[in-house]
Amino acid sequence: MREKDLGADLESVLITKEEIDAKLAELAVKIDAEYAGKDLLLVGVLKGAVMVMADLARALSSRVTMDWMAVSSYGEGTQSSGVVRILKDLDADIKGRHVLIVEDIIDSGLTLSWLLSNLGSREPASLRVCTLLRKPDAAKVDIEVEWVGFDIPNEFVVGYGLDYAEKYRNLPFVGTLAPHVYSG
Ligand SMILES: O=P(O)(O)OC[C@H]1O[C@H](OP(=O)(O)OP(=O)(O)O)[C@H](O)[C@@H]1O
Ligand code: HPA
Repeated sequence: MREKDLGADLESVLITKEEIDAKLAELAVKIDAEYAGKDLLLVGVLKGAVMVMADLARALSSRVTMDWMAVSSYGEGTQSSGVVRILKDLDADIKGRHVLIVEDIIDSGLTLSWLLSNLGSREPASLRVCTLLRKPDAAKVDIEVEWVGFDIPNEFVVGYGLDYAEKYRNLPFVGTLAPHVYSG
């Protein structure tokens, strides 16, 4: 799906595909250095993190394994419900392992805060976070995040894995939607 196909739904492109690629390459160098000589388990948070996980994993030179967790707190709207549900748990036991949570976005921070406490209780050797996007002005909880791609304004964004009512995930860039999309 290209930008022109969705022209009427989009208001702006916030971060281009080229900017995302360059940022993930930069983050991959830092993550490789941090985990040199260690086995790293990447934990992708479905569904939004699919694109980040796929591109970050390929940018890394380290040998990694991947697992997935599906949680949901947004439903079909644009506000976090604050109630996190596990839709799919990890396949792997993470006790004693170096775990890096890979997220598409930290918005209120409620999902990640819950995930950190849930995964932290499983006694990993280390537990860190890499997110493509973060909205500092939307934070409802204070979370330490090691690797952040872009801090963005407090606006609802779509694309590169992020959806509105399950749509727009396959856009190759991050953008905002025109108001008429929300009002139907
Ligand atoms: O910081 P927060 O306000 O908690 O928001 C961030 C979370 O919201 C999105 O997931 P969502 O629940 O929409 O599910 P999805 O990834 O399947 O779209 C996103 O992928 C994060 O996991
Ligand atoms: O801005 C957003 N867009 C899409 N999904 C989201 N989940 C949290 N914040 C967002």
